[in-house]
Amino acid sequence: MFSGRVAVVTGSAQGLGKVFSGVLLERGSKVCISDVNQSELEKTYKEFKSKYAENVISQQCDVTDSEQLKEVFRKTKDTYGQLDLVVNNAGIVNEKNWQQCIDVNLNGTIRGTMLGMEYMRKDKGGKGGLILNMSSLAGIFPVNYTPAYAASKHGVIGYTRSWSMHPDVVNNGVRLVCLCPAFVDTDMIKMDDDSKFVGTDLAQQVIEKFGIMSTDHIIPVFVNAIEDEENNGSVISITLKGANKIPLPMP
Ligand SMILES: NC(=O)C1=CN([C@@H]2O[C@H](COP(=O)(O)OP(=O)(O)OC[C@H]3O[C@@H](n4cnc5c(N)ncnc54)[C@H](O)[C@@H]3O)[C@@H](O)[C@H]2O)C=CC1
Ligand SMILES: CC/C=C\CC(=O)/C=C/C=C\C=C\C=C\[C@@H](O)[C@@H](O)C/C=C\CCC(=O)O
Repeated sequence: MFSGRVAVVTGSAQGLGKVFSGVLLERGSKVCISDVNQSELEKTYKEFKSKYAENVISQQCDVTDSEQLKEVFRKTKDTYGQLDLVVNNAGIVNEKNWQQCIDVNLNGTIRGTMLGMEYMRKDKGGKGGLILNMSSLAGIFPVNYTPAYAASKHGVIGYTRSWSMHPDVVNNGVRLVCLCPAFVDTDMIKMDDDSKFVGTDLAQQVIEKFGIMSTDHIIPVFVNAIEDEENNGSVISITLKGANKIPLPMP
């Protein structure tokens, strides 16, 4: 399932993207890691390269820049000859610069999804594959201290579900899944920057309510989404209590 498969993971210099890339590499996949943060990307690349040799390549990329993202896909295909998995993981929380928040989280995911379909659809020369989009519990619930972030993550769910129901996509072997974790122990939830939240105190109360998961908590759900080839269109919440498929809301 993993051995010999080829993946692109955005925002993979640190946090969940780095963990996901490590999981794929450990299981024998080939991975193009990419991130806007060049210095952190270089460090992660060196770490992975020493363990996984030619199975890892890296390409600096800001997901808000279509040309840079196209280069990630081009380089991956040129190097490994195929593409099987795209993890649209790059994300930020920034309510002051809400435009950037939408551009990275939602538009970046749209760009990565369109490229993923272009490279993996059977009618376009691909072999089919999986597009795994990172949403959040903030894509399911309203979040009063991060309205723009919540909007971006609601958008990711709507976008992913919509393509997963398109016959041209389904019939050409591409499936799409959304992961929606609650708080995970990464830099994203650090209270280190007052542009992140509109009300750090509100954020702290909700974090206390949900608790903080280790990145290890997300790994089995990530692995299962890849292994379960029947899984298309799922939106999966992940909390300390476990993982659940969120049913489609009916009007
Ligand atoms: N940590 C958490 O509590 C949760 C995180 N998520 C989502 O998981 C994903 C990963 O987040 P974390 O690992 O927690 O955060 P993180 O802050 O540790 O890592 C995010 C990575 O994305 C990169 N990045 C930011 N802007 C970028 C851009 N324009 N282009 C390319 N890369 C960019 C950063 O440089 C960083 O390496 C995000 O989409 C986030 O919204 C979802 C639910 C909970
Ligand atoms: C939010 C930005 C910060 C970090 C990244 C991230 O995506 C984390 C999200 C984690 C959880 C967010 C949940 C928010 C929920 C609340 O705003 C409430 O409205 C939840 C209300 C009811 C929950 C029902 C229940 O208690 O089970």
